[in-house]
Amino acid sequence: MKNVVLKATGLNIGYAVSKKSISICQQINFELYKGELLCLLGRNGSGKSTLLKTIAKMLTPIEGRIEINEKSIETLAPKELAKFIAVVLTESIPENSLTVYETIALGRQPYTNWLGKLSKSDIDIIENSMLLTDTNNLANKLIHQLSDGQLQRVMIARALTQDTPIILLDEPTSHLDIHHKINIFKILSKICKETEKTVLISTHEINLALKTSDRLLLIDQEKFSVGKSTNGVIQENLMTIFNSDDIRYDSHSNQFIF
Ligand SMILES: Nc1ncnc2c1ncn2[C@@H]1O[C@H](COP(=O)(O)OP(=O)(O)OP(=O)(O)O)[C@@H](O)[C@H]1O
Repeated sequence: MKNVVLKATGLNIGYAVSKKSISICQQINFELYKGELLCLLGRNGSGKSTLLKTIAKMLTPIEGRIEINEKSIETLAPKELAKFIAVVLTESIPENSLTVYETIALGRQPYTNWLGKLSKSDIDIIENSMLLTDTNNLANKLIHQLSDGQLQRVMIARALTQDTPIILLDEPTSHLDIHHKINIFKILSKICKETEKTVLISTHEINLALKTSDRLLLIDQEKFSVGKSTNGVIQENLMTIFNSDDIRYDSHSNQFIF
């Protein structure tokens, strides 16, 4: 039996504009299982960031419920939620004047006392996160001295250091070259296998997502679906969302051909 780490039921996501609710996508239902890598796919403006921010409780759903361990996230205080979900957003660039080590260590904040003093087990978790993300050789560099690819790895290390069962990442490979994109997907895949964390990534890298993810979440104009890329309904939805004169989904090779 699958071990459910998060469940969303009857979600309607969107924004309040001039006191009116504007819905971006409705009837969103899904479960996330322990240790799986999931990719959230959809065209520009389809609602990927909105969904991730709703799961992270940075936005309130218009309707519906998100549960962790059968508890609604509504009832969890920010510090409590930070023990279940770590979030890596593209816009959350860390403090420039900190070193890589200090930045990654910040992931322990939900657990450290008010002085922020690190225990031996905190240090072990930090070192293990640096090992998994290959950031040890960057430890003493300042954040502003990093390349985009190095910074992405540091942000993933910080999320890992938070030691949560779930990690959400919003477009973690934007601005990276193909080698670094593949490297980030490899690292995330390794994290799922070695730590049994559940990793949910929003991405435009559809072929990398098809190749590496356990399941896909597809979001498109008020329509949401979830399943394996070998599932017939998911394949149909992939075609509906992305096929055009320039690009076509080939179910035989399970990839998009340009
Ligand atoms: N603060 C906001 N207030 C109102 N509408 C918003 C707000 N932020 C985003 N939107 C709208 O919500 C819709 C979904 O945006 P979102 O950023 O979730 O899409 P996305 O799938 O992440 O897009 P992209 O692939 O371009 O990053 C868009 O139509 C966007 O204009």
